[in-house]
Amino acid sequence: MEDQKQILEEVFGESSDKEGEGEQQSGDSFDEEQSVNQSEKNPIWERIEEISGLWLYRDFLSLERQSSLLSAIEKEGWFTEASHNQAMRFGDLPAWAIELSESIRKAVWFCDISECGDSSTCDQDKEEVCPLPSDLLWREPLFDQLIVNVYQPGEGICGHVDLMRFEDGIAIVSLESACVMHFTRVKNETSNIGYDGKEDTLMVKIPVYLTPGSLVIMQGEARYLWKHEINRKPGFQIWEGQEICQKKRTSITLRKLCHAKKAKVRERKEKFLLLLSYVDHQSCE
Ligand SMILES: O=C(O)CCC(=O)C(=O)O
Ligand SMILES: [Fe+2]
Repeated sequence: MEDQKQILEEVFGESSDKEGEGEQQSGDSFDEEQSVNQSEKNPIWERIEEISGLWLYRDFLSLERQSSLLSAIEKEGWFTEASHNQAMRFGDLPAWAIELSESIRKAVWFCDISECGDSSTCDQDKEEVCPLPSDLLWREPLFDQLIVNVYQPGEGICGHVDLMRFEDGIAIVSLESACVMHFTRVKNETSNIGYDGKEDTLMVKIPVYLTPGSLVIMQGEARYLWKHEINRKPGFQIWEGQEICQKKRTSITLRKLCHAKKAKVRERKEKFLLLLSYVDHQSCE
């Protein structure tokens, strides 16, 4: 445990247990104090049992952190026109997104400790044990592609598996309106059965309730063998028997480009690639 504490301090700096030493953090930037949600030291991750590799951390972001993120996004000026509802960025991410990535890394790392207790006996690379295996958790950068989606009430995203040009280990942070994301198994290309060999599981929709400030990690089966979708048409956003009252929803998706594609992108674009486009959310059928 001592070793782990030392590694933690090397990676993330000294723990902020030393409250009351008179050090005041100031300014409207993402300072350390602000970024440390109380639960960050003891994150409560939920493993979605039906889907291997799907993890949810409901209280990932404090209310303050959620509003700071929304202001940072607003300051980017990506959504000044009503017709803009999606922004993508590749390569070097804005400071707030890098900070968010590091918070994700930290939350996963703390999960390792709380789940395992003793790192010498714990197989951290099992999908059932922690949200990201160590090869993904310690890659650099953790993420180099960002999408911010803004959905008006009634808008969602059709069922899809994220493109193969992205590595395993995808994070989604939810802001503003809560919603239900549904997961369905990917169909095997040659037959009408799911990858688990069962036909009936194709029909099964697993609902996951995404509250503002929550973090989802998709890894392994959840990333490759399940489609995810958000249908915000009337009648689809039901949680615990109640229709969710919809407001505007913002989400931040963080991914890492696969190496070859990354090189290609770098070739084509010298530094940043910022795409601003209007996406017809949920016009898939
Ligand atoms: O908005 C979301 O929560 C999901 C976004 C998503 O699935 C994507 O950008 O690929
Ligand atoms: Fe996606």
